[in-house]
Amino acid sequence: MTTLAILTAAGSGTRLGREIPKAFVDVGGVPMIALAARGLAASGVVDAVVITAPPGRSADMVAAVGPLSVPCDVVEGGATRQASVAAGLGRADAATDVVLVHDAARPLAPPALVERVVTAVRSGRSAVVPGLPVTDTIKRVVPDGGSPAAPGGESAQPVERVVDTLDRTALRAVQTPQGFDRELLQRAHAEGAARAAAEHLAATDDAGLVEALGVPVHMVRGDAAALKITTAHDLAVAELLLEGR
Ligand SMILES: Nc1ccn([C@@H]2O[C@H](COP(=O)(O)OP(=O)(O)OP(=O)(O)O)[C@@H](O)[C@H]2O)c(=O)n1
Ligand SMILES: C[C@](O)(CO)[C@H](O)COP(=O)(O)O
Repeated sequence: MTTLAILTAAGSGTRLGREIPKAFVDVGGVPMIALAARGLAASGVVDAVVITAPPGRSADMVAAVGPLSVPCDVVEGGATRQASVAAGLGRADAATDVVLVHDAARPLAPPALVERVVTAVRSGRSAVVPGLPVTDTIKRVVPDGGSPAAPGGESAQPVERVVDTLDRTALRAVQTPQGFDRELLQRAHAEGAARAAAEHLAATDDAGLVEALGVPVHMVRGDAAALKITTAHDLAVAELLLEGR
Protein backbone atom coordinates (compact mmCIF):
# COMPACT_ATOMS: atom_id res chain seq x y z
CA MET A 1 0.00 0.00 0.00
CA THR A 2 1.34 3.42 -0.91
CA THR A 3 0.92 7.13 -0.26
CA LEU A 4 0.57 9.47 -3.23
CA ALA A 5 1.01 13.22 -2.73
CA ILE A 6 -0.80 15.57 -5.08
CA LEU A 7 1.15 18.84 -5.15
CA THR A 8 -1.01 21.67 -6.48
CA ALA A 9 0.99 24.14 -8.58
CA ALA A 10 -1.33 25.14 -11.43
CA GLY A 11 -2.29 28.53 -10.01
CA SER A 12 -1.18 31.79 -11.58
CA GLY A 13 -0.32 33.63 -8.36
CA THR A 14 -2.27 36.78 -9.22
CA ARG A 15 -1.97 38.17 -5.69
CA LEU A 16 1.81 37.70 -5.70
CA GLY A 17 1.96 39.81 -8.85
CA ARG A 18 4.89 38.17 -10.65
CA GLU A 19 5.07 37.57 -14.40
CA ILE A 20 5.57 33.83 -13.92
CA PRO A 21 3.20 31.33 -12.24
CA LYS A 22 3.76 31.36 -8.48
CA ALA A 23 5.15 27.81 -8.22
CA PHE A 24 8.14 28.86 -10.37
CA VAL A 25 9.03 31.81 -8.13
CA ASP A 26 12.23 31.31 -6.09
CA VAL A 27 12.38 31.25 -2.30
CA GLY A 28 15.99 31.42 -1.15
CA GLY A 29 17.11 30.86 -4.75
CA VAL A 30 15.09 27.65 -5.25
CA PRO A 31 11.72 27.44 -7.04
CA MET A 32 8.81 27.06 -4.62
CA ILE A 33 7.73 23.86 -6.36
CA ALA A 34 11.13 22.22 -5.80
CA LEU A 35 11.14 23.13 -2.09
CA ALA A 36 7.62 21.78 -1.62
CA ALA A 37 8.37 18.54 -3.49
CA ARG A 38 11.60 18.00 -1.54
CA GLY A 39 9.76 18.50 1.76
CA LEU A 40 7.27 15.80 0.84
CA ALA A 41 9.98 13.38 -0.27
CA ALA A 42 12.10 14.05 2.84
CA SER A 43 9.24 12.98 5.11
CA GLY A 44 9.91 9.34 4.28
CA VAL A 45 6.15 8.66 4.22
CA VAL A 46 5.42 9.70 0.62
CA ASP A 47 5.97 7.10 -2.11
CA ALA A 48 5.20 9.22 -5.19
CA VAL A 49 4.29 12.78 -6.11
CA VAL A 50 2.01 14.10 -8.86
CA ILE A 51 2.23 17.82 -9.57
CA THR A 52 -0.52 19.90 -11.18
CA ALA A 53 1.00 22.34 -13.69
CA PRO A 54 -0.48 25.39 -15.40
CA PRO A 55 -1.69 24.57 -18.94
CA GLY A 56 1.24 24.12 -21.33
CA ARG A 57 3.85 24.30 -18.54
CA SER A 58 4.35 20.60 -17.71
CA ALA A 59 7.88 20.39 -19.16
CA ASP A 60 8.88 23.58 -17.33
CA MET A 61 7.52 22.07 -14.12
CA VAL A 62 9.63 18.93 -14.50
CA ALA A 63 12.69 21.14 -15.04
CA ALA A 64 11.88 23.36 -12.05
CA VAL A 65 11.48 20.41 -9.67
CA GLY A 66 14.75 18.79 -10.67
CA PRO A 67 15.84 15.44 -9.24
CA LEU A 68 13.64 14.01 -6.48
CA SER A 69 14.16 10.94 -4.30
CA VAL A 70 10.67 9.56 -5.11
CA PRO A 71 8.92 9.12 -8.49
CA CYS A 72 7.34 12.35 -9.71
CA ASP A 73 4.74 12.86 -12.42
CA VAL A 74 3.14 16.05 -13.79
CA VAL A 75 -0.45 16.60 -14.99
CA GLU A 76 -2.11 19.75 -16.28
CA GLY A 77 -4.31 21.39 -13.66
CA GLY A 78 -7.75 22.93 -14.09
CA ALA A 79 -9.50 26.27 -13.73
CA THR A 80 -9.75 26.02 -9.94
CA ARG A 81 -7.67 24.38 -7.22
CA GLN A 82 -10.45 21.81 -6.81
CA ALA A 83 -10.29 20.95 -10.53
CA SER A 84 -6.50 20.66 -10.33
CA VAL A 85 -6.68 18.24 -7.39
CA ALA A 86 -9.27 16.19 -9.30
CA ALA A 87 -6.84 15.97 -12.24
CA GLY A 88 -4.07 14.75 -9.95
CA LEU A 89 -6.39 12.28 -8.28
CA GLY A 90 -6.90 10.65 -11.66
CA ARG A 91 -3.33 9.34 -11.27
CA ALA A 92 -4.09 7.47 -8.02
CA ASP A 93 -4.26 3.75 -8.74
CA ALA A 94 -5.73 0.88 -6.70
CA ALA A 95 -2.39 0.33 -4.93
CA THR A 96 -2.64 3.84 -3.43
CA ASP A 97 -4.45 3.74 -0.11
CA VAL A 98 -3.54 7.21 1.22
CA VAL A 99 -3.57 10.49 -0.72
CA LEU A 100 -2.02 13.71 0.53
CA VAL A 101 -2.96 17.03 -1.03
CA HIS A 102 -0.38 19.77 -0.59
CA ASP A 103 0.09 23.29 -1.99
CA ALA A 104 3.29 24.33 -3.75
CA ALA A 105 2.37 27.68 -2.19
CA ARG A 106 3.37 26.18 1.21
CA PRO A 107 6.97 25.31 0.28
CA LEU A 108 8.37 25.31 3.84
CA ALA A 109 5.96 22.75 5.34
CA PRO A 110 8.34 20.65 7.49
CA PRO A 111 8.72 16.91 6.78
CA ALA A 112 7.60 16.24 10.39
CA LEU A 113 4.24 17.85 9.59
CA VAL A 114 3.82 15.61 6.54
CA GLU A 115 4.62 12.59 8.70
CA ARG A 116 2.14 13.70 11.41
CA VAL A 117 -0.71 13.87 8.89
CA VAL A 118 0.07 10.52 7.25
CA THR A 119 0.47 8.81 10.64
CA ALA A 120 -2.97 10.07 11.70
CA VAL A 121 -4.57 8.76 8.48
CA ARG A 122 -2.80 5.41 8.81
CA SER A 123 -3.97 5.10 12.40
CA GLY A 124 -7.59 5.09 11.23
CA ARG A 125 -8.73 8.70 10.65
CA SER A 126 -9.91 8.81 7.04
CA ALA A 127 -9.56 12.60 6.62
CA VAL A 128 -6.92 14.65 8.46
CA VAL A 129 -5.98 18.33 8.22
CA PRO A 130 -3.29 20.32 10.04
CA GLY A 131 -4.51 23.46 11.78
CA LEU A 132 -3.31 26.23 14.08
CA PRO A 133 -5.21 28.31 16.65
CA VAL A 134 -6.34 31.72 15.40
CA THR A 135 -4.57 34.55 17.22
CA ASP A 136 -6.43 37.60 15.87
CA THR A 137 -9.91 38.56 17.02
CA ILE A 138 -12.24 37.52 14.19
CA LYS A 139 -15.39 39.52 13.39
CA ARG A 140 -18.18 38.74 10.93
CA VAL A 141 -19.12 41.68 8.71
CA VAL A 142 -21.64 42.76 6.08
CA PRO A 143 -21.24 45.51 3.45
CA ASP A 144 -22.40 48.91 4.66
CA GLY A 145 -22.15 51.26 1.69
CA GLY A 146 -19.07 53.42 1.28
CA SER A 147 -17.46 56.44 2.82
CA PRO A 148 -17.88 59.74 0.95
CA ALA A 149 -15.17 60.56 -1.59
CA ALA A 150 -12.32 62.48 0.06
CA PRO A 151 -12.01 66.19 -0.75
CA GLY A 152 -8.71 65.57 -2.57
CA GLY A 153 -10.56 63.49 -5.17
CA GLU A 154 -9.65 60.07 -3.74
CA SER A 155 -12.30 57.47 -4.55
CA ALA A 156 -14.79 56.34 -1.91
CA GLN A 157 -13.67 53.45 0.30
CA PRO A 158 -15.97 50.50 0.98
CA VAL A 159 -17.16 50.35 4.57
CA GLU A 160 -18.37 47.22 6.36
CA ARG A 161 -20.53 46.83 9.46
CA VAL A 162 -19.55 44.38 12.19
CA VAL A 163 -22.25 41.81 12.90
CA ASP A 164 -20.57 39.90 15.71
CA THR A 165 -17.30 38.59 17.16
CA LEU A 166 -16.65 34.88 16.77
CA ASP A 167 -15.42 32.63 19.59
CA ARG A 168 -11.84 32.14 18.44
CA THR A 169 -11.17 29.31 20.89
CA ALA A 170 -13.18 27.13 18.49
CA LEU A 171 -11.48 28.39 15.31
CA ARG A 172 -8.42 27.00 13.51
CA ALA A 173 -6.47 28.23 10.47
CA VAL A 174 -6.16 25.19 8.22
CA GLN A 175 -3.03 24.25 6.29
CA THR A 176 -1.79 21.57 3.94
CA PRO A 177 -0.79 18.78 3.50
CA GLN A 178 -4.22 17.28 4.08
CA GLY A 179 -4.42 13.48 4.15
CA PHE A 180 -7.21 11.14 3.09
CA ASP A 181 -8.18 7.58 2.53
CA ARG A 182 -7.92 7.43 -1.28
CA GLU A 183 -11.42 6.03 -1.90
CA LEU A 184 -13.01 8.64 0.39
CA LEU A 185 -11.25 11.52 -1.38
CA GLN A 186 -12.26 10.17 -4.79
CA ARG A 187 -15.89 9.91 -3.64
CA ALA A 188 -15.77 13.45 -2.21
CA HIS A 189 -14.42 14.86 -5.49
CA ALA A 190 -16.94 12.87 -7.56
CA GLU A 191 -19.88 14.13 -5.43
CA GLY A 192 -18.61 17.72 -5.51
CA ALA A 193 -17.53 17.72 -9.16
CA ALA A 194 -20.15 20.26 -10.23
CA ARG A 195 -18.43 22.88 -8.03
CA ALA A 196 -15.00 22.55 -9.64
CA ALA A 197 -15.56 24.70 -12.74
CA ALA A 198 -16.05 28.07 -11.04
CA GLU A 199 -13.98 29.78 -8.36
CA HIS A 200 -17.03 31.05 -6.46
CA LEU A 201 -18.42 27.51 -6.13
CA ALA A 202 -15.22 25.48 -5.72
CA ALA A 203 -14.12 24.09 -2.37
CA THR A 204 -11.14 26.01 -1.03
CA ASP A 205 -9.75 22.84 0.52
CA ASP A 206 -10.28 19.11 0.02
CA ALA A 207 -11.51 18.52 3.55
CA GLY A 208 -14.47 20.77 2.69
CA LEU A 209 -15.60 18.23 0.11
CA VAL A 210 -15.34 15.42 2.67
CA GLU A 211 -17.31 17.50 5.19
CA ALA A 212 -20.04 17.90 2.56
CA LEU A 213 -20.41 14.09 2.55
CA GLY A 214 -21.02 14.16 6.30
CA VAL A 215 -17.81 12.21 6.98
CA PRO A 216 -15.79 13.39 10.02
CA VAL A 217 -12.59 15.32 9.37
CA HIS A 218 -9.92 15.26 12.09
CA MET A 219 -7.24 17.81 12.88
CA VAL A 220 -3.61 17.52 13.95
CA ARG A 221 -1.31 20.32 15.04
CA GLY A 222 -0.14 22.48 12.16
CA ASP A 223 3.17 24.32 11.89
CA ALA A 224 3.77 28.05 11.45
CA ALA A 225 6.48 27.26 8.90
CA ALA A 226 3.82 25.83 6.60
CA LEU A 227 2.58 29.36 5.88
CA LYS A 228 0.93 29.93 2.50
CA ILE A 229 2.74 32.33 0.20
CA THR A 230 -0.02 34.48 -1.25
CA THR A 231 1.37 38.03 -1.23
CA ALA A 232 4.79 39.68 -1.54
CA HIS A 233 4.78 40.04 2.26
CA ASP A 234 4.37 36.26 2.68
CA LEU A 235 7.25 35.69 0.28
CA ALA A 236 9.49 38.02 2.32
CA VAL A 237 8.58 36.14 5.52
CA ALA A 238 9.33 32.79 3.85
CA GLU A 239 12.73 34.08 2.69
CA LEU A 240 13.57 35.07 6.29
CA LEU A 241 12.41 31.71 7.66
CA LEU A 242 14.57 29.89 5.13
CA GLU A 243 17.58 32.06 6.00
CA GLY A 244 17.17 31.06 9.63
CA ARG A 245 17.15 27.31 8.89
N1 LIG B 1 -6.42 26.40 -10.76
C1 LIG B 1 -5.58 26.24 -9.73
C2 LIG B 1 -5.46 27.24 -8.73
C3 LIG B 1 -4.56 27.04 -7.70
N2 LIG B 1 -3.81 25.91 -7.68
C4 LIG B 1 -2.82 25.72 -6.59
O1 LIG B 1 -3.45 25.75 -5.34
C5 LIG B 1 -2.57 26.27 -4.35
C6 LIG B 1 -3.26 27.33 -3.50
O2 LIG B 1 -3.70 28.36 -4.34
P1 LIG B 1 -3.28 29.89 -4.19
O3 LIG B 1 -2.20 30.04 -3.21
O4 LIG B 1 -4.52 30.69 -4.02
O5 LIG B 1 -2.61 30.14 -5.62
P2 LIG B 1 -3.12 30.95 -6.85
O6 LIG B 1 -4.50 30.53 -7.24
O7 LIG B 1 -2.04 30.77 -7.85
O8 LIG B 1 -3.10 32.45 -6.28
P3 LIG B 1 -3.96 33.70 -6.74
O9 LIG B 1 -5.37 33.45 -6.23
O10 LIG B 1 -3.30 34.85 -6.09
O11 LIG B 1 -3.92 33.76 -8.26
C7 LIG B 1 -1.34 26.80 -5.09
O12 LIG B 1 -0.24 25.93 -4.87
C8 LIG B 1 -1.79 26.85 -6.52
O13 LIG B 1 -0.75 26.62 -7.48
C9 LIG B 1 -3.92 24.93 -8.66
O14 LIG B 1 -3.22 23.92 -8.64
N3 LIG B 1 -4.83 25.13 -9.67
C1 LIG C 1 -5.97 24.55 0.87
C2 LIG C 1 -5.58 25.77 1.65
O1 LIG C 1 -4.19 26.03 1.53
C3 LIG C 1 -5.87 25.52 3.13
O2 LIG C 1 -5.66 26.68 3.86
C4 LIG C 1 -6.36 26.99 1.21
O3 LIG C 1 -7.71 26.82 1.53
C5 LIG C 1 -6.18 27.33 -0.24
O4 LIG C 1 -6.94 28.49 -0.50
P1 LIG C 1 -6.72 29.37 -1.81
O5 LIG C 1 -7.70 30.48 -1.71
O6 LIG C 1 -6.97 28.46 -2.96
O7 LIG C 1 -5.33 29.85 -1.73
